[in-house]
Amino acid sequence: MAELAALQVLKELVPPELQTPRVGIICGSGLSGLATSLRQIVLVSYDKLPGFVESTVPGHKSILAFGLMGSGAGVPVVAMLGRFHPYEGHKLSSVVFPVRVMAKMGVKDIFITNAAGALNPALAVGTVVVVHDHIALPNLTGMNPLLGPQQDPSLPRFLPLSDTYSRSLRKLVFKAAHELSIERDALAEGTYAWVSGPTYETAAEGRFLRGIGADVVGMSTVPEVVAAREEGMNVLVLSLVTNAVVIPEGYKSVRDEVEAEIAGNPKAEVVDEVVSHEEVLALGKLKGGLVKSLVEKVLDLL
Ligand SMILES: O=P(O)(O)O[C@H]1O[C@H](CO)[C@@H](O)[C@H]1O
Ligand SMILES: Nc1nc2[nH]cnc2c(=O)[nH]1
Repeated sequence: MAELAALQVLKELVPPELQTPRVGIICGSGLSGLATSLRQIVLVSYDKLPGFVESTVPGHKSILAFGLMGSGAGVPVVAMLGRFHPYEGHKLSSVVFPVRVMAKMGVKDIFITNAAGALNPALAVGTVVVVHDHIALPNLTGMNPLLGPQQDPSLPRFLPLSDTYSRSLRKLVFKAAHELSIERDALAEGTYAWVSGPTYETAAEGRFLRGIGADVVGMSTVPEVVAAREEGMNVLVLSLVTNAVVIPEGYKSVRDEVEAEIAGNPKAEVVDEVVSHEEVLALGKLKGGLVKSLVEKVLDLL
């Protein structure tokens, strides 16, 4: 099993008391600050770990962090300070490899975070969405992380995904928000759409994804979720809304525009906002603290 070689290295580099983390954390774009409150922190670079590839996206570090998080004695956790995306050219098996290593280390609960665009107009930028379901067009159309021969025959061949997102962990997030007196609108529930990226959505694609029931959209997370469920972990996903996916109500006809100009009634040009990864990272920096406080409080409540 490929994970065993990585585990062997981790046994040499991580002190025994941190070698069996209870919780795994994956930090989304610009969210690696989540791990700044780890105590007794031990950092392991991905290039030391067989099977790990490199996080090449700005806002992601190729580092695995071990330590204690939460108040009191703290909970032993392992955190990926950067993830792998298929659009970087990584195979899906590489994208989910760290999740499988976490499972072999004994991780029971995995907290997966991401930066996402809002499709639901009710979700303001800065909102944290507790994901309760997903729509994964790639999964349904031949880009499923579980395609291929089974690496481990003890795992199920046909994995049900109908109750993927742990209800009890989701409830803990809302309890945590209550204890932290976080205002109601700062936290929402929703469905995450996974797209391959790296292009952001056109307006028509945004309308399509909204139309089929998605609240937020991003280019990650679902492969990790699927692997984590296959490995039997409890899954929590928090999406930080970093931008709105611009979905104009209707197409603004250029014919109408030209005809109005010819008639001498030019209309003010409407310029739609254009999303950028810089904006995504800036929002992560601004609001990452909210995700971090929620994660810390949930750890206390586990
Ligand atoms: O999902 P994470 O890794 O948080 O990153 C999100 O932000 C990047 C786009 O700005 C994409 O990688 C998208 O998936
Ligand atoms: N696909 C997608 N991913 C994102 N990640 C952060 N924002 C976005 C977005 O608007 N679309």
